[in-house]
Amino acid sequence: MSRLEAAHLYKVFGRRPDAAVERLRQGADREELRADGATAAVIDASFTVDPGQIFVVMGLSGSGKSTLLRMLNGLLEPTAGQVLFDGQDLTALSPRELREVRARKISMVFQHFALFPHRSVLENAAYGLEVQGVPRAEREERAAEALGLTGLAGWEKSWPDELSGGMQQRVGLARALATDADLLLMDESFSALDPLIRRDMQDQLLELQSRLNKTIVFITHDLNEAMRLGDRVAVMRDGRIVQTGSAEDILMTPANDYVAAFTQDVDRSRVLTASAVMDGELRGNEADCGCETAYADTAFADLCGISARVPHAVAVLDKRKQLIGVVPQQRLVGFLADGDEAVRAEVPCDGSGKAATTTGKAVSTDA
Ligand SMILES: Nc1ncnc2c1ncn2[C@@H]1O[C@H](COP(=O)(O)OP(=O)(O)OP(=O)(O)O)[C@@H](O)[C@H]1O
Repeated sequence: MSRLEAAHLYKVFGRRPDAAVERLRQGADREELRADGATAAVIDASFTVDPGQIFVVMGLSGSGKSTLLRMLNGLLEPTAGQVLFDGQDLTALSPRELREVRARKISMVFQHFALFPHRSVLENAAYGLEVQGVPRAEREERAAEALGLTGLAGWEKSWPDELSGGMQQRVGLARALATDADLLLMDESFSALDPLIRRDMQDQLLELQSRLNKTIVFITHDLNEAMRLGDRVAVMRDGRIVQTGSAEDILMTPANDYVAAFTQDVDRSRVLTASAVMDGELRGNEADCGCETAYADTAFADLCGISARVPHAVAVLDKRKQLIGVVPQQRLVGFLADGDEAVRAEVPCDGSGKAATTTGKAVSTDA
């Protein structure tokens, strides 16, 4: 069972929201509704998030990400549709039941840290537990543990303004982790940080996630961040989810021109793995000679390294060490340049200045 499911969620602000949803169902668009004084913030959003997954919602400002997130934790009531958390319909709970679920099972990490300036780092990290009514000694112990997880051991007695932005965000993360909530909702949590610190926090989140296995919904407007963090990524535009898939799916098979335009600036070398780059129809004897090989999940950068060391196309193996495809060096270069799936044939130059391109078959990959 999925941990979290959004089923045909709509949120309309302004006049006659129910009538607006009906019109949207019948094909009206956002602009038509706006003319009538209604704002369709989220339109027919459906997705599932499995336990232990990082699900990223990516979109430009105003695309509806925050509204969607606030419906997921029950802070905003959907105009239509359901939010199922462990099979329980949040939209059907009483306000008291909802508060209980929010306090115990769901944690939020915001963009602007939301720390209390007159509380110590430890007290800030313990805040979620305080709301739950956990006794002081226990909450301080759990908060100190969470601070340790986020690399802040030793800072417990400091004040928030003594910490850098990245450290303050770690306190926010520790606060979310201290509650033992299964579901973390992260709203642009790293967007206010400098690029280097931001990357550091992304690494740290991935590392923590590999140990803690939370279910995370992460909102961002940065596609590189989305691709880096997301097991699955939903791309939003004008209130609608226009594509959901793995980072590779979105990069390799964008659903429309809008997504394709977005992905142009993505650093492909950080996203692609051998399975996306290989040609599955080209199989030779590349795995038989004892040279280094790659696996389906070998990262692009590592694949380049292997390719530089072997004198022929790189063999890609599955977990049972069976050959599932090969990656000719030219193909690597092509993917880095423009993501072009076509294999540029390794044929003698004809002096025309144009690369010969095949349709993907019959390219010699022999050494
Ligand atoms: N309380 C509200 N009342 C009226 N309109 C709202 C309200 N909250 C959001 N909206 C509108 O809904 C649309 C989606 O807003 P939302 O904040 O969800 O987008 P976003 O993708 O999170 O943007 P950002 O990244 O700038 O926060 C916007 O047009 C916004 O103006």
